[in-house]
Amino acid sequence: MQELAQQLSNLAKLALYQELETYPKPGLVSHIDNGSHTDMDHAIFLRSINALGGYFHELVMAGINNVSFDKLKLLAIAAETRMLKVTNGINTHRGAIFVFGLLIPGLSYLISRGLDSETLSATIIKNYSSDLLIHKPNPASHGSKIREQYQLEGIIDSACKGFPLIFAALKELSSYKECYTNETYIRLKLFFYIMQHLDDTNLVYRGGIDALKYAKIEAAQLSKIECNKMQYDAALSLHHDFISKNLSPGGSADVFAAVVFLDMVRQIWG
Ligand SMILES: CC(C)(COP(=O)(O)OP(=O)(O)OC[C@H]1O[C@@H](n2cnc3c(N)ncnc32)[C@H](O[C@H]2O[C@H](COP(=O)(O)OP(=O)(O)OP(=O)(O)O)[C@@H](O)[C@H]2O)[C@@H]1O)[C@@H](O)C(=O)NCCC(=O)NCCS
Ligand SMILES: Nc1ncnc2[nH]cnc12
Repeated sequence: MQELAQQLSNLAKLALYQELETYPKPGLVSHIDNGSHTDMDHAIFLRSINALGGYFHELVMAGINNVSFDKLKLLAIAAETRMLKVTNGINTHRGAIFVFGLLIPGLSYLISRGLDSETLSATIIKNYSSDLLIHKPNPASHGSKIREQYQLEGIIDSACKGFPLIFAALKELSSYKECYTNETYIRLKLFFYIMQHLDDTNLVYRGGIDALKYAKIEAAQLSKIECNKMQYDAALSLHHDFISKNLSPGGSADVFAAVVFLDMVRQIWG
């Protein structure tokens, strides 16, 4: 079981790393530039990813032992504290800590019992939705304020439903892989699919509800481009546009990493 923990933890870190290295994602940090961020850079993200390895390992063991939601919450809060320590207080992966905090225990619960990992979404609903329904985030968080103001579906609501967008995006990714071979093209297409469908509170916090609408329209257009070069050029132009408007879809980045993770898991465990 320690081997499973090591494998899944490594894949989770790799997925976060692949998200970071995918370029050009609009307004986001990568190995090329800091996007719309003045307080984060590539090195901070690498430190944050490394600091999360132990958490991912703990999550696998937690799923194997089917621990309670309250215990998962304590692991996530401790991981967030470690993240904030290595980033000097910057929120690099709060969304990822939450999303992986449910996906990994759900997965290790299934894999360790020889059950079908295709039932992950249903397992998350079965194991955690009653606790998620009464889980209260910090009312002063950016996300909480935005959700209340605009009545948007948030990260907890989507977890309650078993992360439907993550599994829809995973299906999309399979179809892209059947049709296309260029890795950058496939990753950007996946990113824009997610951005088109996610109510990303980071975008609303920085640019109001119109920024979210604008981002979704742009993403829908980019996701339709069939030519590698044209897609890359349009993505680069949107990246610069987001920088000029100080926009950043941080939530989409975390969801993207989760889909990349599940895709790698699927290649190993089916
Ligand atoms: C439930 C919690 C995750 C709290 O959520 P809440 O929304 O209330 O808190 P926020 O502080 O707003 O953080 C939520 C982060 O989630 C990402 N996100 C946003 N929208 C979505 C979405 N629709 N679906 C999925 N994920 C979403 C987003 O994180 C990413 O962006 C961050 C970079 O943001 P940045 O632009 O820097 O923004 P800020 O730092 O906020 O401010 P400025 O710089 O703009 O000034 C980066 O971190 C990405 O990760 C949101 O930031 C949760 O905290 C909670 O309850 N935790 C309990 C423990 C737990 O996790 N348990 C899990 C297992 S039980
Ligand atoms: N690459 C990235 N840039 C900015 N915020 C993020 N949150 C998660 N990944 C991110």
